[in-house]
Amino acid sequence: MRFLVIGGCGFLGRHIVDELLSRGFPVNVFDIRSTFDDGRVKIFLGDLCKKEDLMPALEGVSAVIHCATPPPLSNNRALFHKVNHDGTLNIIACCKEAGVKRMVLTSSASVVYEGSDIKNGVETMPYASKPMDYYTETKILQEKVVLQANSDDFYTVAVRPHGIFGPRDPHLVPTTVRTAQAGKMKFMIGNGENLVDFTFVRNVVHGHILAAESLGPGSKVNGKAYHITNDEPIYFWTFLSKILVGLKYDAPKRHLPFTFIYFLALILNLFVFLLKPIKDIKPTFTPMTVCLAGTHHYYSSEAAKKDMGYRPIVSLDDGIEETIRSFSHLSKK
Ligand SMILES: NC(=O)C1=CN([C@@H]2O[C@H](COP(=O)(O)OP(=O)(O)OC[C@H]3O[C@@H](n4cnc5c(N)ncnc54)[C@H](OP(=O)(O)O)[C@@H]3O)[C@@H](O)[C@H]2O)C=CC1
Ligand SMILES: CC(C)=CCC[C@@H](C)[C@H]1CC[C@H]2C3=C(CC[C@]12C)[C@@]1(C)CCC(=O)C[C@@H]1CC3
Repeated sequence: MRFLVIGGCGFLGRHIVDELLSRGFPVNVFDIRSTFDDGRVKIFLGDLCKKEDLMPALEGVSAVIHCATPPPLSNNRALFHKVNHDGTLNIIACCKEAGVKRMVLTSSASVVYEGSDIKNGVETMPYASKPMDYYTETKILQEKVVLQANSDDFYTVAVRPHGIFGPRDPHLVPTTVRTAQAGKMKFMIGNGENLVDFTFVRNVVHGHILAAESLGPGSKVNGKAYHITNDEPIYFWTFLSKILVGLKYDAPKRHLPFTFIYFLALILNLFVFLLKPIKDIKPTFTPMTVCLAGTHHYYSSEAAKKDMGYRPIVSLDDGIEETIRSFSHLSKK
């Protein structure tokens, strides 16, 4: 079974490519930029929104894993809609024309999150009626169109990871370090006792490949969404502190009231919106990131265990240790 990994030069995508190769699968990669060179992989460069770019990459492909997205924290509404919604519709149309049989979408557990506590959330929870940012808004649209596309000759499934971390992560660890270096990590938001799922990247990869292998005629996974987690929810600020201390930065010790910081983030968000025509500011503390930092949000992966035999293959502590080692270049000097 030849795979095409759309977004295969990104953080998660590259780990998926590596694992598929190590399991002996032939792999094509499609991405808007190239970040690596491997003789075993054919890399097609282009825009997933353009049929003429995508079709050549689909030749001889049986299964597509679509994990491309604009940067989740970029807040670019037009780009999110173009890539995550319109682009995904293009992928579906191209897959059907090329005779691809299986599609795995990397969705997100955040599609049901709207800033309030979620404890052991299940896949049957409704989509967020008021998504907190444009990224989430378009991940909901994206998951809907992929699952609606499921049919007797084109099988689709959505994998919903949450808080992916690991070597080459461009979002979580680098942003945490930058925030610490800017002196903005001296305080925890809230009481520090909010449980959150952080998922080591190789567990997310394992879930994707299991999902791809489980798709097929009459399969129970066809047309469904599945949470893939480490099954070890951890206090948000304990996780961040492990990363920070591992990289020789001080862990936050004092607390700021969640409601107060959330209110400040709302005001900052308004200023960002008003100043947008003049200057594009990308604050770290948005209403979304403040809620992620101050509320419970962890999810049940029981459905993935039952329907596709998923189990995390790397523990949280081992994943944190490996991540810290891989980011030693970001350690405090
Ligand atoms: N990181 C996380 O914690 C979580 C991520 N996810 C999902 O996982 C998936 C992978 O995320 P992650 O690896 O972190 O993201 P990355 O930004 O690291 O990778 C996404 C890749 O897609 C590429 N891309 C963007 N736009 C296009 C386009 N128009 N055509 C072709 N390629 C494009 C990006 O290129 P470029 O960098 O140049 O834009 C990048 O190489 C995403 O679908 C995301 O929504 C879900 C839950 C949590
Ligand atoms: C409060 C603060 C500045 C913390 C630093 C770490 C954050 C940058 C990460 C903590 C939780 C992460 C997260 C995502 C991005 C990075 C964090 C906000 C996602 C929004 C990435 C895309 C998704 O699909 C959901 C993720 C939720 C957790």
